[in-house]
Amino acid sequence: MGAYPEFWNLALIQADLALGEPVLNRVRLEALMEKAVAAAVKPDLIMLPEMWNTAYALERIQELADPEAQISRGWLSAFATKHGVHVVGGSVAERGKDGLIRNTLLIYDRQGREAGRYSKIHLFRLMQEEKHLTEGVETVTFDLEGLLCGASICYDIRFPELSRTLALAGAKLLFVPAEWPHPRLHHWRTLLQARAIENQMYVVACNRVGADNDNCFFGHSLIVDPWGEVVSEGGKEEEIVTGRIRLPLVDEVRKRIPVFEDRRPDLYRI
Ligand SMILES: NC(=O)CCC(=O)C(=O)O
Repeated sequence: MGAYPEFWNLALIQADLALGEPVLNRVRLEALMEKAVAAAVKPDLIMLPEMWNTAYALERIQELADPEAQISRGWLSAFATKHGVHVVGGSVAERGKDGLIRNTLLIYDRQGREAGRYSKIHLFRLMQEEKHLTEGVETVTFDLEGLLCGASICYDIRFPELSRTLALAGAKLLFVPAEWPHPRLHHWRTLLQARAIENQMYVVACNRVGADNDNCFFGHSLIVDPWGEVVSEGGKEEEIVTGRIRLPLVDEVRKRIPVFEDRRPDLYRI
C-alpha cells in the first residue's frame, strides 16, 4: 500500500432488483452503471447493493446462485477494465465448489483485478438467510489504490465488533452493500453513522429500492464521513447516489480525537 488519492468520486447504484432474475438484474444494473460513468463527473468507484443477482429468492437459491460467482466476477471485472473504475460489486448469491451458497461481496480495481472477496459472516434470521445460506468464516480488508478498505454486508453493521476489527486492521473506509427494508430506516441511518463516528472512518452504504414478496426496501443509500456527517443520501426511488470524499480526512479526525490511542483493551472482555 502506498499513498492514496486525495479525493474519490463515488457512485452508488441504488437500484430496484427483480426477484430470482439474475440476467435481467445484470442488464438493468449495467444500464445504470453505464449512465454513472457517462456523468459529467466520472466516478472513481461504483458500488452495487446486496444480493443483486438473485435478490432474496431464497427458496430457489440452489438453482439460481452463480457457480463460484464466475458470471458475476467476469462481468464486474470487464466493466472495471472497460471504464477504468473501481467496482465494489455489491454481493451475489454464490454457489461454492462445496455446493454451499454464500452471500459474497466482490471487489475489482480499475485494472479489473480482484481486490477482495468477502462472504457475509452474520446471517439475518428475519429474512431466513440462516436456513438457505452458509456464513463466511473470515473478516476481510482489501487495498484499493493505496487505501485499505473494510468489507461488510447489511446486517453486519449491527455488530460493532466487526467494523472495529477492520479499523484496527487499518481500514479507513467501510463498504456496506445492503437489502435493508422498512420499517428500520432509523436503525440503518443510526448504525451507519455510529460505525463511522466510533471508528473514525468513511462508511459507504448502498441499499436497494423496490419490494419483494415480504419486504419493501427504502433506499437511502448513504455516504458518511469520519465525523459522522452525511456527505450524500439517496431518496426512496431508484437513483444513482453520488458523492465526493476527501480521504485524508480520516487521519485528520483520528489525530484530533485519538480514540485508537485511548482504547483500553486491557479492560474489555470482548
Ligand atoms: N439483508 C439484511 O441483512 C437485512 C438486515 C436488516 O434489515 C436489519 O434490520 O438488520
